[in-house]
Amino acid sequence: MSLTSPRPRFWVLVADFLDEAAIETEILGDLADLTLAQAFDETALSPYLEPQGAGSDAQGPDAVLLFHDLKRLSAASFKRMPRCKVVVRAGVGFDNVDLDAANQAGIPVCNVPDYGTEEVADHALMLLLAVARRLIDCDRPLRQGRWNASFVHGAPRLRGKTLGLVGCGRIGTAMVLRAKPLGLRVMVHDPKAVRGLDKALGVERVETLAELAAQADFLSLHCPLDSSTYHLINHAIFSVMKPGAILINTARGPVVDETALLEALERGPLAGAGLDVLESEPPAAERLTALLNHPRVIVTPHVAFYSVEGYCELRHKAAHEVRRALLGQPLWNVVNAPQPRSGGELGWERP
Ligand SMILES: NC(=O)C1=CN([C@@H]2O[C@H](COP(=O)(O)OP(=O)(O)OC[C@H]3O[C@@H](n4cnc5c(N)ncnc54)[C@H](O)[C@@H]3O)[C@@H](O)[C@H]2O)C=CC1
Ligand SMILES: O=C(O)C(=O)COP(=O)(O)O
Repeated sequence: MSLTSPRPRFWVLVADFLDEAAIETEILGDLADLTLAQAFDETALSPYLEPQGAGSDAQGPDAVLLFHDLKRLSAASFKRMPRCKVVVRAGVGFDNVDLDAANQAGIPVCNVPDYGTEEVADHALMLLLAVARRLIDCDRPLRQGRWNASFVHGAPRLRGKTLGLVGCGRIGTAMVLRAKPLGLRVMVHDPKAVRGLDKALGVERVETLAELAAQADFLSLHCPLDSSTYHLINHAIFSVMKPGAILINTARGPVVDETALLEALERGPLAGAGLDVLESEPPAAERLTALLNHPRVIVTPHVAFYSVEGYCELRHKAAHEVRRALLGQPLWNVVNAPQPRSGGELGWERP
């Protein structure tokens, strides 16, 4: 750094209900001041976009580090951060960020695509096994003192059954690797998958979701939530599924039409479901009760990604992406196409 042009301190807004930002401070503290913004929505976020500290102007933060708690980051916020160099979503799914608004504002949005791939696949497989093997059916009565082996009756043999994967990216691929040793036949539907991935993985690829749904004994979702996947699993898809099929969703709640799901559980064809994600999180009490009233529905509160190591890796990787942006270095995981903007330079002399 030039002696005549001291580097200004940056300002990073960390939007989450984190108790502390020790990891983020360790990685960014020499460059930036961090503000923790505990906000579920943009109304609550708004005061945090005001000038922070003595001498600061109304240009907003230099970077935003966003976890899952903020439900939406849209044009209203992007317009208030003209000097923002990056928005980093500390997570895989970036469906809570309005990419069009970010593009228009000329702000790159990055995610962290590779911190919890195995954890999510482990969790999806765990849900599948737990529903198929009637874990809750067997466990709940025992806690009430009822020892009765008949609760497992109806559980299917896994070997030879068909697992249908909707989406065969990182997590879908990790599912393939877990499913094959169990003797499951794996079919995938992924319109955007690399041609030949099915051959490399030794799985069958089908062109349409309906075809996959009709053949799957277990259907597991591993696609992102976007305008094309909202309610992808709906009445029409349930209507072609096999009687006794099981649905696993660790992707995003709104990929499934939950009203249709409840009907498919009550009237068939579904025998059960394992859900880590719901249309609304946290769900309304009556919706959760309706789901849990079914003996073969298991719900976990959006935790599939978590492991001690994975969560730590996530926060490190997210903070390092912010650091790269502040230093004007190439970003690793940009998920949008920001329009060029004038005056986007760093504003200080590079070392
Ligand atoms: N429950 C949890 O804790 C977590 C959930 N997730 C969710 O899992 C999703 C998948 O994660 P990754 O596998 O890492 O992402 P990825 O980007 O590696 O793979 C997603 C795959 O879905 C495919 N796809 C897109 N649209 C599709 C459609 N209409 N039908 C079928 N396939 C489609 C894509 O071509 C891609 O191959 C994320 O987008 C995120 O929403 C991710 C991490 C943790
Ligand atoms: O990384 C992801 O996409 C996840 O779903 C992890 O959970 P989150 O969205 O951060 O609550």
